[in-house]
Amino acid sequence: MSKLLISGGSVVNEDRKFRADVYIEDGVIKEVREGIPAPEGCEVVDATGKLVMPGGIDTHTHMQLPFMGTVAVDDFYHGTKAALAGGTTMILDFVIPQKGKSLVEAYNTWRGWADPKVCCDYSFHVAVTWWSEQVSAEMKDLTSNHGINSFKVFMAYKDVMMLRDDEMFECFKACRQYGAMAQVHAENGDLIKAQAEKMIELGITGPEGHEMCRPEQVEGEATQRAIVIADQANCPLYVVHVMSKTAAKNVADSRRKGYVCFGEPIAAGLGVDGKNYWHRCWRHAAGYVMGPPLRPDPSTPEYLMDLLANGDLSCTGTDNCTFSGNQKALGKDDFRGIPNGVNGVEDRMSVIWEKGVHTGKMDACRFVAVTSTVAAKIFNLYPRKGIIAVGSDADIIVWDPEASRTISAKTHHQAVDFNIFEGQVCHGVTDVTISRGKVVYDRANGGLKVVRGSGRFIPRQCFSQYVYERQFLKEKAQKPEKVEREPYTGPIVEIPK
Ligand SMILES: C[C@@H](CNC(N)=O)C(=O)O
Ligand SMILES: [Zn+2]
Ligand SMILES: [Zn+2]
Ligand SMILES: [Zn+2]
Repeated sequence: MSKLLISGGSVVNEDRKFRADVYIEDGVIKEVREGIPAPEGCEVVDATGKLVMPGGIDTHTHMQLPFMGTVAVDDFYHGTKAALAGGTTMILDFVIPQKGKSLVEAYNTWRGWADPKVCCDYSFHVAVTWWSEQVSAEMKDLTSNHGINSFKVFMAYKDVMMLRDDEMFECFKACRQYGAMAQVHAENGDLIKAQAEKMIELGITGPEGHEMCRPEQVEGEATQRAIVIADQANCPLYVVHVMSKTAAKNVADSRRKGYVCFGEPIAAGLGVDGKNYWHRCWRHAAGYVMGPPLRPDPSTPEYLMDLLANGDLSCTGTDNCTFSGNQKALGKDDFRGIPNGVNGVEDRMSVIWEKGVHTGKMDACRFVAVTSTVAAKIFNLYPRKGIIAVGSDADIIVWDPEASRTISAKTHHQAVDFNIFEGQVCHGVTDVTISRGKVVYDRANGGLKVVRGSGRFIPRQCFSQYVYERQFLKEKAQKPEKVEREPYTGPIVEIPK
């Protein structure tokens, strides 16, 4: 039996911060109170003066994704050990079947990639890149038999992953039927394709063309369209990688109107802006290329952080999908060839602490909510994950709010040779990371101590209470009713034959 005691710290959950020790046996939290004595043979982590928080849950990663002619360089091993070094103890990655291919076969392929490599617990969303009765049947199989409760639809990547509005409506109705969370990549793919061609015709082949062909109104319009289509399907909606003020406003407004809608800003959009696309060094500018793009409006990161702090936006991921400089160079003559994606999985927690807590926009409890607890509730992992409580998994971080670190590709644990936060100094550093009850990272004593393949796939049930309780109440209260009236017997216009 493995025993671990975290002593002397202040436990921070989404609801309160309080002085307590945490005692763990075989990866499960057994006691949370002050003054727990260390039993015989127990490992002790000294958390005096530090914060003891639920490990981060990254809601959005793409480890070793085959994409745009190459493969994301951070695989399930490098990506998850970097996550642990940064205080994230679970990732939610994506199975992305090719258009026309089986979702279940893709799920099995991705399981084969991840299971032997992950160093922390993980789960999957599944992308719906085409539509047919077969797809609906496979969604039912995945939700009933494979622990999947979330599906992502792409409104961008025309001809590759994009669904039309009518297909998206059918998919959202299926998500509602199965009790799944519908996710959307909200950009107008038709406009992107046409406007990108226009950029190339104008001779604009650099990364600046990537943003100019899909300005934030192209993201905002698709976000609003997805919100309406999901509501018409009585389906809760989760908007992934909210990258702009326009899209964020649409999510916030829908929530204020009572829609069951969640917005996910990511570390990149919270930490940097899109001015980098105009950098004179091509390799630097290309390093920031992702979809939807980072926005050149320099007030965007703070705007998104304000909405995250106040609850208009819900939880955070990274969309970690990394390509090194030589891979990005596939698009050196045409930005449409630059593999889309950036880093974030190692730096999300520190970036959000620096920009959110250190600036006074949110307290430590809200930090725990937006980096762990809300994600656990939305994706039906709570209270197994996302809280420090008796019976919960021992995925825990000892956090030093006063320490700071300088982010750099020279020192990060990721495989990618570029870091979009290069040079940023962040308060809020992981001292110790505990995954499945074991110390897997100790900043002051040797760093990472991970075991490849030690993480487990975590299956999730559908009909998350946090999401569907309100959906059911809303449907009951707003059910369309027929008007009982006498049949019409008045005159009718004659239509000439
Ligand atoms: C394909 C995937 C990663 N790439 C990206 N976001 O730029 C996504 O669109 O989320
Ligand atoms: Zn099956
Ligand atoms: Zn996306
Ligand atoms: Zn993504």
